[in-house]
Amino acid sequence: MRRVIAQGTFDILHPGHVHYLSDAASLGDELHVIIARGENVTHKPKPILDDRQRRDMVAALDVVDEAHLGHAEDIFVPIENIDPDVIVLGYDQHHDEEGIKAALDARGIDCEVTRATPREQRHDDELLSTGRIIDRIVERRC
Ligand SMILES: Cc1cc2nc3c(=O)[nH]c(=O)nc-3n(C[C@H](O)[C@H](O)[C@H](O)COP(=O)(O)O)c2cc1C
Ligand SMILES: Nc1ncnc2c1ncn2[C@@H]1O[C@H](COP(=O)(O)OP(=O)(O)OP(=O)(O)O)[C@@H](O)[C@H]1O
Repeated sequence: MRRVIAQGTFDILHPGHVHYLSDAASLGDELHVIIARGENVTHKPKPILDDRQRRDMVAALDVVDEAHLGHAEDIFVPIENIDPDVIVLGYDQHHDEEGIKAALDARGIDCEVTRATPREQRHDDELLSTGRIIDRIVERRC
């Protein structure tokens, strides 16, 4: 049984998220997704939807076996509990593969770190970014 971890904010789901999670799922037998806590999202505007709603929506996707709310202080705690064979970073995530691998080694966690592919737009006007969906809502409804 090869366990895979994917992670992210997943605020307002779109086809790019489904692509990332499907890509990650294809690398193993069981996909676990860690949902970032709103309090830890500091590199962009805070999510619109709360932690539990984002976790529940990801858990409802077919490709996902389990969705876990992230740890508030130590991102390596859920990883230790899940004990994955591979962690898949999103194609555009700011985390650096080597840095995460070194931190995992330091904690005695033996797993690969790899990166997913991007999903290209399939039709004009397809929105593959939560930020762009929010911009569109503001433009059309405010
Ligand atoms: C391997 C890994 C594990 C993570 N675990 C957690 C966690 O337990 N709790 C949390 O709040 N954020 C966690 N994060 C952080 C977020 O998932 C994510 O990096 C960031 O906050 C949002 O990224 P996004 O812009 O791609 O959605 C983790 C990140 C990585 C790379
Ligand atoms: N178009 C896409 N193709 C592949 N993966 C994607 C795509 N969009 C998002 N992802 C992945 O989904 C995960 C969660 O993404 P996140 O919640 O930051 O959504 P986002 O739409 O990129 O957000 P924002 O637009 O606010 O930056 C990340 O790993 C990201 O790389």
